[in-house]
Amino acid sequence: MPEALDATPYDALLLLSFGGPEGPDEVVPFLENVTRGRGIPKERLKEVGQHYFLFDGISPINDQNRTLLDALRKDFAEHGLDLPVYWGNRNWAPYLTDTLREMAADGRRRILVLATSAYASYSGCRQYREDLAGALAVLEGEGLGLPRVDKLRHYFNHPGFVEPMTEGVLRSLAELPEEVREGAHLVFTTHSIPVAAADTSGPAEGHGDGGAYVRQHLDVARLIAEAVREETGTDRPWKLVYQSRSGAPHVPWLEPDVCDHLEELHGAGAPAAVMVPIGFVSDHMEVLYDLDTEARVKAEELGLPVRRSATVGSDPRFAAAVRDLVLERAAAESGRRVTRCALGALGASHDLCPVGCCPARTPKPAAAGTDSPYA
Ligand SMILES: CC1=C(CCC(=O)O)c2cc3nc(cc4[nH]c(cc5[nH]c(cc1n2)c(C)c5CCC(=O)O)c(CCC(=O)O)c4C)C(CCC(=O)O)=C3C
Ligand SMILES: [Fe+2]
Repeated sequence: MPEALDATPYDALLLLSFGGPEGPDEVVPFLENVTRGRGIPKERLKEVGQHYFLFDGISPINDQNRTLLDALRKDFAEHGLDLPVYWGNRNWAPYLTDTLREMAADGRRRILVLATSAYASYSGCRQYREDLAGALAVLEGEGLGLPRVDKLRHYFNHPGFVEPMTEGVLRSLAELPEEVREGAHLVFTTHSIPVAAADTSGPAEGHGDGGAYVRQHLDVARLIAEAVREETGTDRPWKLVYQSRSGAPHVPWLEPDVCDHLEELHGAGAPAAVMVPIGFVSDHMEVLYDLDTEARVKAEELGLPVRRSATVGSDPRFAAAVRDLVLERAAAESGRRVTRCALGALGASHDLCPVGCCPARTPKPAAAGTDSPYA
Protein backbone atom coordinates (compact mmCIF):
# COMPACT_ATOMS: atom_id res chain seq x y z
CA MET A 1 0.00 0.00 0.00
CA PRO A 2 1.21 3.51 -0.74
CA GLU A 3 1.54 5.98 2.13
CA ALA A 4 -1.95 7.23 3.03
CA LEU A 5 -2.93 10.60 1.54
CA ASP A 6 -4.61 13.18 3.73
CA ALA A 7 -7.84 14.82 2.60
CA THR A 8 -8.71 16.28 6.00
CA PRO A 9 -10.83 18.27 6.69
CA TYR A 10 -12.91 16.61 3.94
CA ASP A 11 -14.76 13.34 4.49
CA ALA A 12 -16.41 12.91 1.05
CA LEU A 13 -16.31 13.95 -2.59
CA LEU A 14 -19.54 14.66 -4.48
CA LEU A 15 -19.62 14.42 -8.28
CA LEU A 16 -22.23 16.98 -9.33
CA SER A 17 -23.52 16.83 -12.88
CA PHE A 18 -26.29 17.79 -15.29
CA GLY A 19 -28.14 14.48 -15.54
CA GLY A 20 -29.90 13.12 -18.61
CA PRO A 21 -32.80 10.83 -19.61
CA GLU A 22 -32.26 7.09 -19.90
CA GLY A 23 -35.31 6.10 -21.93
CA PRO A 24 -38.03 7.59 -24.18
CA ASP A 25 -40.44 8.17 -21.27
CA GLU A 26 -37.88 10.26 -19.47
CA VAL A 27 -37.11 12.78 -22.23
CA VAL A 28 -39.98 15.21 -21.73
CA PRO A 29 -39.88 15.19 -17.89
CA PHE A 30 -36.12 15.73 -18.11
CA LEU A 31 -36.54 18.70 -20.45
CA GLU A 32 -39.19 20.12 -18.13
CA ASN A 33 -36.68 19.93 -15.28
CA VAL A 34 -33.97 21.61 -17.36
CA THR A 35 -36.12 24.44 -18.58
CA ARG A 36 -38.29 25.19 -15.53
CA GLY A 37 -38.52 28.99 -15.37
CA ARG A 38 -35.85 29.56 -18.03
CA GLY A 39 -37.85 30.89 -20.98
CA ILE A 40 -36.54 28.55 -23.66
CA PRO A 41 -38.77 28.71 -26.76
CA LYS A 42 -41.12 25.72 -27.25
CA GLU A 43 -39.74 25.20 -30.75
CA ARG A 44 -36.24 24.70 -29.40
CA LEU A 45 -37.51 22.20 -26.82
CA LYS A 46 -39.28 20.11 -29.46
CA GLU A 47 -36.12 20.13 -31.52
CA VAL A 48 -33.91 19.11 -28.59
CA GLY A 49 -36.42 16.37 -27.65
CA GLN A 50 -35.94 14.99 -31.18
CA HIS A 51 -32.19 14.86 -30.65
CA TYR A 52 -32.74 12.60 -27.64
CA PHE A 53 -35.33 10.42 -29.43
CA LEU A 54 -32.78 9.79 -32.21
CA PHE A 55 -30.79 7.97 -29.54
CA ASP A 56 -33.79 6.03 -28.12
CA GLY A 57 -34.29 8.70 -25.47
CA ILE A 58 -31.01 7.80 -23.84
CA SER A 59 -28.42 10.39 -23.00
CA PRO A 60 -25.00 8.84 -22.47
CA ILE A 61 -24.17 11.34 -19.72
CA ASN A 62 -25.28 9.19 -16.75
CA ASP A 63 -23.27 6.16 -17.85
CA GLN A 64 -20.30 8.42 -18.45
CA ASN A 65 -20.60 9.71 -14.91
CA ARG A 66 -20.86 6.13 -13.58
CA THR A 67 -17.63 5.34 -15.42
CA LEU A 68 -15.99 8.48 -14.05
CA LEU A 69 -17.06 7.47 -10.52
CA ASP A 70 -15.37 4.09 -11.02
CA ALA A 71 -12.22 5.77 -12.32
CA LEU A 72 -12.12 8.16 -9.34
CA ARG A 73 -12.65 5.37 -6.80
CA LYS A 74 -9.97 3.25 -8.45
CA ASP A 75 -7.49 6.13 -8.54
CA PHE A 76 -8.15 7.09 -4.90
CA ALA A 77 -7.83 3.46 -3.73
CA GLU A 78 -4.60 2.95 -5.67
CA HIS A 79 -3.09 6.04 -4.12
CA GLY A 80 -4.20 5.44 -0.55
CA LEU A 81 -6.72 8.28 -0.53
CA ASP A 82 -9.55 7.19 1.72
CA LEU A 83 -12.38 9.41 0.52
CA PRO A 84 -15.85 8.09 -0.42
CA VAL A 85 -17.25 9.39 -3.71
CA TYR A 86 -20.96 10.15 -4.25
CA TRP A 87 -22.91 11.34 -7.28
CA GLY A 88 -25.89 13.66 -7.70
CA ASN A 89 -27.45 15.59 -10.62
CA ARG A 90 -29.25 18.86 -11.24
CA ASN A 91 -31.87 17.57 -13.66
CA TRP A 92 -32.29 13.82 -13.30
CA ALA A 93 -31.91 10.90 -10.93
CA PRO A 94 -29.88 10.46 -8.85
CA TYR A 95 -30.99 13.94 -7.81
CA LEU A 96 -28.57 16.10 -5.86
CA THR A 97 -31.00 16.58 -2.95
CA ASP A 98 -31.38 12.82 -2.46
CA THR A 99 -27.63 12.27 -2.62
CA LEU A 100 -26.93 15.06 -0.15
CA ARG A 101 -29.54 13.61 2.24
CA GLU A 102 -27.84 10.21 1.96
CA MET A 103 -24.46 11.81 2.63
CA ALA A 104 -25.80 13.55 5.73
CA ALA A 105 -27.29 10.23 6.92
CA ASP A 106 -23.87 8.61 6.37
CA GLY A 107 -22.42 11.22 8.71
CA ARG A 108 -20.48 13.24 6.10
CA ARG A 109 -19.72 16.67 7.58
CA ARG A 110 -17.30 18.33 5.11
CA ILE A 111 -18.07 17.69 1.46
CA LEU A 112 -15.98 18.68 -1.54
CA VAL A 113 -17.84 19.04 -4.84
CA LEU A 114 -16.55 18.25 -8.35
CA ALA A 115 -18.86 19.77 -10.99
CA THR A 116 -18.68 18.32 -14.51
CA SER A 117 -17.99 21.73 -15.95
CA ALA A 118 -14.41 22.94 -16.15
CA TYR A 119 -15.02 26.65 -16.77
CA ALA A 120 -16.58 29.71 -15.17
CA SER A 121 -20.13 30.58 -16.25
CA TYR A 122 -23.56 30.87 -14.71
CA SER A 123 -24.67 27.46 -16.11
CA GLY A 124 -21.39 25.72 -15.34
CA CYS A 125 -20.59 27.21 -11.94
CA ARG A 126 -23.05 29.43 -10.07
CA GLN A 127 -26.10 27.39 -11.09
CA TYR A 128 -24.48 24.31 -9.52
CA ARG A 129 -23.86 26.40 -6.38
CA GLU A 130 -27.54 27.40 -6.43
CA ASP A 131 -28.45 23.72 -6.72
CA LEU A 132 -26.32 23.01 -3.64
CA ALA A 133 -28.00 25.82 -1.69
CA GLY A 134 -31.43 24.55 -2.77
CA ALA A 135 -30.61 21.01 -1.63
CA LEU A 136 -29.22 22.26 1.70
CA ALA A 137 -32.41 24.28 2.22
CA VAL A 138 -34.50 21.12 1.75
CA LEU A 139 -32.37 19.20 4.26
CA GLU A 140 -32.64 22.11 6.69
CA GLY A 141 -36.43 22.04 6.30
CA GLU A 142 -36.34 18.35 7.18
CA GLY A 143 -34.51 19.19 10.39
CA LEU A 144 -31.30 17.44 9.33
CA GLY A 145 -27.84 18.60 10.43
CA LEU A 146 -26.22 20.28 7.44
CA PRO A 147 -22.83 19.23 6.12
CA ARG A 148 -20.48 22.00 4.99
CA VAL A 149 -20.04 22.07 1.22
CA ASP A 150 -17.09 23.42 -0.77
CA LYS A 151 -16.60 23.33 -4.56
CA LEU A 152 -13.34 22.48 -6.32
CA ARG A 153 -11.85 25.27 -8.39
CA HIS A 154 -12.17 25.37 -12.19
CA TYR A 155 -9.90 22.79 -13.74
CA PHE A 156 -9.82 23.85 -17.42
CA ASN A 157 -6.08 24.52 -17.25
CA HIS A 158 -5.05 21.52 -15.17
CA PRO A 159 -2.62 19.33 -17.15
CA GLY A 160 -4.80 16.29 -16.41
CA PHE A 161 -7.59 18.00 -18.37
CA VAL A 162 -5.51 19.56 -21.18
CA GLU A 163 -3.11 16.70 -21.95
CA PRO A 164 -5.66 13.97 -22.75
CA MET A 165 -7.39 16.42 -25.11
CA THR A 166 -4.09 17.29 -26.81
CA GLU A 167 -3.45 13.59 -27.33
CA GLY A 168 -6.98 13.24 -28.74
CA VAL A 169 -6.29 15.95 -31.31
CA LEU A 170 -3.09 14.18 -32.39
CA ARG A 171 -5.07 10.93 -32.80
CA SER A 172 -7.75 12.68 -34.85
CA LEU A 173 -5.15 14.32 -37.09
CA ALA A 174 -3.57 10.91 -37.67
CA GLU A 175 -6.96 9.57 -38.79
CA LEU A 176 -7.39 12.25 -41.47
CA PRO A 177 -6.36 11.29 -45.00
CA GLU A 178 -2.66 11.98 -45.32
CA GLU A 179 -3.04 14.44 -48.19
CA VAL A 180 -5.17 16.85 -46.10
CA ARG A 181 -3.61 16.26 -42.65
CA GLU A 182 -0.91 18.90 -42.96
CA GLY A 183 -3.36 21.67 -43.79
CA ALA A 184 -6.07 20.71 -41.30
CA HIS A 185 -7.51 23.53 -39.19
CA LEU A 186 -8.29 23.13 -35.48
CA VAL A 187 -11.84 24.08 -34.52
CA PHE A 188 -12.15 24.40 -30.75
CA THR A 189 -15.75 24.26 -29.68
CA THR A 190 -17.78 24.93 -26.55
CA HIS A 191 -21.37 25.59 -25.47
CA SER A 192 -22.66 28.95 -26.64
CA ILE A 193 -24.12 31.08 -23.85
CA PRO A 194 -25.77 34.51 -23.97
CA VAL A 195 -23.16 37.24 -24.59
CA ALA A 196 -24.41 39.01 -21.44
CA ALA A 197 -23.75 35.84 -19.39
CA ALA A 198 -20.28 35.46 -20.92
CA ASP A 199 -19.42 39.11 -20.20
CA THR A 200 -20.28 38.67 -16.51
CA SER A 201 -18.65 35.25 -16.09
CA GLY A 202 -15.97 34.92 -13.43
CA PRO A 203 -15.01 37.52 -10.81
CA ALA A 204 -16.29 41.08 -11.36
CA GLU A 205 -12.88 42.63 -12.14
CA GLY A 206 -12.65 40.50 -15.30
CA HIS A 207 -16.13 41.23 -16.65
CA GLY A 208 -16.54 42.39 -20.27
CA ASP A 209 -15.13 41.08 -23.57
CA GLY A 210 -16.55 37.60 -23.04
CA GLY A 211 -15.41 37.48 -19.40
CA ALA A 212 -13.63 34.53 -17.80
CA TYR A 213 -15.67 32.07 -19.91
CA VAL A 214 -14.15 33.15 -23.22
CA ARG A 215 -10.68 33.89 -21.80
CA GLN A 216 -10.43 30.47 -20.16
CA HIS A 217 -11.47 28.67 -23.36
CA LEU A 218 -9.03 30.74 -25.44
CA ASP A 219 -6.23 29.83 -23.04
CA VAL A 220 -6.98 26.10 -23.32
CA ALA A 221 -7.32 26.34 -27.11
CA ARG A 222 -3.95 28.08 -27.39
CA LEU A 223 -2.29 25.54 -25.09
CA ILE A 224 -3.56 22.62 -27.17
CA ALA A 225 -2.75 24.30 -30.50
CA GLU A 226 0.82 24.98 -29.32
CA ALA A 227 1.31 21.45 -27.98
CA VAL A 228 0.02 20.02 -31.27
CA ARG A 229 2.39 22.29 -33.21
CA GLU A 230 5.34 21.11 -31.14
CA GLU A 231 4.39 17.50 -31.64
CA THR A 232 3.66 17.66 -35.38
CA GLY A 233 5.95 20.49 -36.47
CA THR A 234 3.03 22.16 -38.25
CA ASP A 235 1.53 25.47 -37.18
CA ARG A 236 -2.19 25.00 -37.85
CA PRO A 237 -4.72 27.84 -37.92
CA TRP A 238 -7.25 27.56 -35.08
CA LYS A 239 -10.37 29.28 -33.81
CA LEU A 240 -12.74 29.09 -30.84
CA VAL A 241 -16.34 28.57 -31.99
CA TYR A 242 -19.66 27.75 -30.33
CA GLN A 243 -22.45 25.19 -30.52
CA SER A 244 -25.80 24.19 -28.98
CA ARG A 245 -27.27 27.71 -28.96
CA SER A 246 -30.77 27.97 -27.54
CA GLY A 247 -32.77 30.95 -26.26
CA ALA A 248 -34.74 33.53 -28.24
CA PRO A 249 -33.26 34.52 -31.64
CA HIS A 250 -33.11 38.25 -30.79
CA VAL A 251 -30.89 37.65 -27.75
CA PRO A 252 -27.21 37.67 -28.72
CA TRP A 253 -25.29 34.47 -27.91
CA LEU A 254 -21.60 33.74 -28.46
CA GLU A 255 -20.73 33.20 -32.14
CA PRO A 256 -19.74 31.91 -34.66
CA ASP A 257 -21.64 28.64 -34.64
CA VAL A 258 -19.52 25.60 -35.45
CA CYS A 259 -21.51 24.77 -38.61
CA ASP A 260 -21.19 28.32 -39.97
CA HIS A 261 -17.49 28.19 -39.25
CA LEU A 262 -17.05 24.90 -41.14
CA GLU A 263 -18.80 26.51 -44.09
CA GLU A 264 -16.51 29.51 -43.91
CA LEU A 265 -13.40 27.32 -43.65
CA HIS A 266 -14.48 25.35 -46.67
CA GLY A 267 -15.20 28.54 -48.61
CA ALA A 268 -11.72 29.80 -47.76
CA GLY A 269 -10.15 26.62 -49.11
CA ALA A 270 -9.27 24.77 -45.88
CA PRO A 271 -8.62 21.11 -46.80
CA ALA A 272 -9.81 19.54 -43.49
CA ALA A 273 -10.61 20.25 -39.85
CA VAL A 274 -10.53 18.64 -36.43
CA MET A 275 -13.34 19.67 -34.08
CA VAL A 276 -12.05 19.79 -30.52
CA PRO A 277 -14.86 19.90 -27.91
CA ILE A 278 -12.84 21.60 -25.15
CA GLY A 279 -16.01 22.91 -23.44
CA PHE A 280 -17.18 19.43 -22.42
CA VAL A 281 -15.95 16.82 -19.98
CA SER A 282 -17.56 13.78 -21.69
CA ASP A 283 -19.20 12.73 -24.98
CA HIS A 284 -22.74 13.56 -23.85
CA MET A 285 -25.62 14.62 -26.05
CA GLU A 286 -24.23 18.04 -26.99
CA VAL A 287 -21.20 16.26 -28.45
CA LEU A 288 -23.07 13.28 -29.89
CA TYR A 289 -25.80 15.29 -31.58
CA ASP A 290 -24.50 18.81 -32.20
CA LEU A 291 -21.03 17.72 -33.35
CA ASP A 292 -21.14 14.05 -34.33
CA THR A 293 -24.51 14.31 -36.05
CA GLU A 294 -25.30 17.87 -37.11
CA ALA A 295 -21.81 19.27 -37.75
CA ARG A 296 -20.70 16.03 -39.40
CA VAL A 297 -23.63 16.15 -41.85
CA LYS A 298 -22.72 19.76 -42.60
CA ALA A 299 -19.11 18.81 -43.29
CA GLU A 300 -20.20 15.93 -45.52
CA GLU A 301 -22.44 18.26 -47.53
CA LEU A 302 -19.50 20.57 -47.97
CA GLY A 303 -17.13 17.74 -48.82
CA LEU A 304 -14.85 18.85 -45.99
CA PRO A 305 -13.02 16.00 -44.25
CA VAL A 306 -13.50 16.38 -40.47
CA ARG A 307 -12.77 14.44 -37.31
CA ARG A 308 -14.03 15.07 -33.78
CA SER A 309 -11.44 14.60 -31.07
CA ALA A 310 -12.03 12.97 -27.69
CA THR A 311 -13.23 14.55 -24.46
CA VAL A 312 -11.40 13.57 -21.24
CA GLY A 313 -14.23 11.28 -20.05
CA SER A 314 -12.78 8.91 -17.48
CA ASP A 315 -9.16 9.14 -18.63
CA PRO A 316 -6.88 8.09 -15.74
CA ARG A 317 -5.04 11.41 -16.06
CA PHE A 318 -8.30 13.25 -15.39
CA ALA A 319 -9.01 11.07 -12.35
CA ALA A 320 -5.47 11.81 -11.13
CA ALA A 321 -6.11 15.53 -11.67
CA VAL A 322 -9.20 15.33 -9.46
CA ARG A 323 -7.13 13.63 -6.75
CA ASP A 324 -4.55 16.42 -7.09
CA LEU A 325 -7.27 19.10 -6.80
CA VAL A 326 -8.76 17.40 -3.74
CA LEU A 327 -5.39 17.28 -1.99
CA GLU A 328 -4.65 20.87 -3.01
CA ARG A 329 -7.90 22.14 -1.52
CA ALA A 330 -7.58 19.98 1.60
CA ALA A 331 -4.10 21.44 2.16
CA ALA A 332 -5.38 24.99 1.64
CA GLU A 333 -8.27 24.47 4.06
CA SER A 334 -6.05 23.08 6.79
CA GLY A 335 -3.19 25.55 6.44
CA ARG A 336 -0.74 23.02 4.96
CA ARG A 337 1.61 23.98 2.14
CA VAL A 338 -0.23 24.20 -1.20
CA THR A 339 1.03 23.54 -4.72
CA ARG A 340 -1.44 24.64 -7.38
CA CYS A 341 -1.00 22.94 -10.71
CA ALA A 342 -2.03 24.97 -13.78
CA LEU A 343 -0.86 25.42 -17.37
CA GLY A 344 -1.27 28.52 -19.54
CA ALA A 345 -1.40 32.22 -18.87
CA LEU A 346 -4.24 32.51 -16.37
CA GLY A 347 -2.92 30.58 -13.38
CA ALA A 348 -4.96 28.52 -10.92
CA SER A 349 -8.52 29.79 -10.40
CA HIS A 350 -9.94 30.94 -7.07
CA ASP A 351 -11.08 28.36 -4.49
CA LEU A 352 -14.06 30.43 -3.44
CA CYS A 353 -16.20 32.33 -5.95
CA PRO A 354 -16.27 35.99 -4.84
CA VAL A 355 -19.47 38.04 -4.58
CA GLY A 356 -20.65 38.94 -8.11
CA CYS A 357 -18.96 35.93 -9.78
CA CYS A 358 -21.14 34.67 -12.69
CA PRO A 359 -24.24 36.52 -11.38
CA ALA A 360 -27.73 35.17 -11.99
CA ARG A 361 -30.29 37.37 -13.73
CA THR A 362 -32.55 36.80 -10.74
CA PRO A 363 -30.42 36.55 -7.59
CA LYS A 364 -30.79 33.28 -5.67
CA PRO A 365 -28.90 31.85 -2.69
CA ALA A 366 -25.75 29.98 -3.77
CA ALA A 367 -23.64 27.72 -1.54
CA ALA A 368 -19.87 27.16 -1.67
CA GLY A 369 -18.97 30.79 -2.40
CA THR A 370 -18.12 33.95 -0.46
CA ASP A 371 -21.81 34.88 -0.38
CA SER A 372 -23.03 31.46 0.78
CA PRO A 373 -25.74 31.54 3.45
CA TYR A 374 -24.34 28.16 4.59
CA ALA A 375 -20.87 28.84 6.04
C1 LIG B 1 -22.30 26.23 -20.42
C2 LIG B 1 -23.18 25.02 -20.57
C3 LIG B 1 -22.81 23.70 -20.45
C4 LIG B 1 -21.42 23.16 -20.18
C5 LIG B 1 -21.15 23.09 -18.72
C6 LIG B 1 -21.88 21.98 -18.00
O1 LIG B 1 -21.68 20.80 -18.36
O2 LIG B 1 -22.68 22.29 -17.10
C7 LIG B 1 -23.98 22.90 -20.65
C8 LIG B 1 -24.03 21.49 -20.57
C9 LIG B 1 -25.12 20.67 -20.85
N1 LIG B 1 -26.33 21.05 -21.35
C10 LIG B 1 -27.12 19.92 -21.48
C11 LIG B 1 -28.45 19.90 -21.93
C12 LIG B 1 -29.23 21.05 -22.12
N2 LIG B 1 -28.84 22.35 -21.97
C13 LIG B 1 -29.91 23.21 -22.22
C14 LIG B 1 -29.91 24.60 -22.16
C15 LIG B 1 -28.79 25.45 -21.89
N3 LIG B 1 -27.50 25.03 -21.64
C16 LIG B 1 -26.71 26.17 -21.41
C17 LIG B 1 -25.34 26.17 -21.11
C18 LIG B 1 -24.58 25.03 -20.88
N4 LIG B 1 -25.04 23.72 -20.91
C19 LIG B 1 -27.54 27.31 -21.52
C20 LIG B 1 -27.07 28.74 -21.32
C21 LIG B 1 -28.82 26.86 -21.83
C22 LIG B 1 -30.04 27.72 -22.06
C23 LIG B 1 -31.00 27.75 -20.95
C24 LIG B 1 -30.51 27.53 -19.55
O3 LIG B 1 -29.78 28.39 -19.05
O4 LIG B 1 -30.87 26.49 -18.97
C25 LIG B 1 -31.04 22.39 -22.53
C26 LIG B 1 -32.44 22.89 -22.84
C27 LIG B 1 -32.70 22.82 -24.29
C28 LIG B 1 -31.71 23.65 -25.09
O5 LIG B 1 -31.86 24.87 -25.04
O6 LIG B 1 -30.82 23.08 -25.72
C29 LIG B 1 -30.62 21.05 -22.48
C30 LIG B 1 -31.43 19.82 -22.76
C31 LIG B 1 -26.36 18.79 -21.03
C32 LIG B 1 -26.88 17.33 -20.99
C33 LIG B 1 -26.47 16.61 -22.23
C34 LIG B 1 -26.98 15.20 -22.23
O7 LIG B 1 -28.16 14.98 -21.93
O8 LIG B 1 -26.19 14.31 -22.54
C35 LIG B 1 -25.14 19.25 -20.65
C36 LIG B 1 -23.99 18.46 -20.08
FE1 LIG C 1 -18.29 31.33 -10.76
